[in-house]
Amino acid sequence: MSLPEKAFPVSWDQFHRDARALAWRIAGIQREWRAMVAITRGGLVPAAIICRELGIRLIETVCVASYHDYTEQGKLHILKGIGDGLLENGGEGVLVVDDLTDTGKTAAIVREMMPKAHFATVYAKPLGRPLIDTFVTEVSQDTWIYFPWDMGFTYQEPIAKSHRG
Ligand SMILES: O=P(O)(O)OC[C@H]1O[C@H](OP(=O)(O)OP(=O)(O)O)[C@H](O)[C@@H]1O
Ligand code: HPA
Ligand SMILES: [Mg+2]
Repeated sequence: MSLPEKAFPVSWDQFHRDARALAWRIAGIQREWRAMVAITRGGLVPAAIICRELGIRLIETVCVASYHDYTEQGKLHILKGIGDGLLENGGEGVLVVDDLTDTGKTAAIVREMMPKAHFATVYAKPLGRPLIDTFVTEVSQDTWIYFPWDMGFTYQEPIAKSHRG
C-alpha cells in the first residue's frame, strides 16, 4: 500500500460548506436539470446537499466501486447502471455528482454512459480535472483526502513529541 505524501482532512462542517459552494457554482449555470445522478457511495453525501439547494427531486444512482484496498485502485466495477430514461440524448440536462475525482477513471466510465451530462465534484485532483465540468477545490495528486464519514476522533501526539528524534 502506497500512502500519498500529503493529507487533506475534511470535517463535516467544511464538507457541507464546500458542497454548498459547489451548489452555488452549479446554480450560476442557470439551467433546469432533468435529474441528478449520484456516483455511489461517496457522491451520495454531496448529492443530498446539492439536490436540496437546487430543488432537484429526481435522484438516480450509478454504483461504481474501484478502491478496494484503501488507496490502491483496482478494476472498476459497475454494480448498477443508470435508468434508460436518463441515458436518452446522451444524458443532456442530467447533473452527475461525486465527492471527488482523482485519476478520473470513475468519471470517465460514467461519461461514456452520458457524454452530454454535466459532471460536478467537490474536490478534484489534476489527472481527473479535465473530466469534470464544475468543482470547488483542487488538491495535488500526491494528496489523500480524508472524508468525515471515514474518520473518527483519535488522540494526537503533541507536535513537539512527534518531532523528537
Ligand atoms: O477518479 P478516480 O481515481 O476514479 O477516483 C475517484 C472515485 O474514488 C472514490 O470512490 P470509490 O471507488 O473508492 O468508492 P466509494 O465512493 O464507494 O468510496 C471516490 O468517491 C470517487 O468516486
Ligand atoms: N480520498 C478518498 N477517497 C479517494 C481518494 C482520496 O483522495 N482518491 C480516490 N478515492
Ligand atoms: Mg466513489
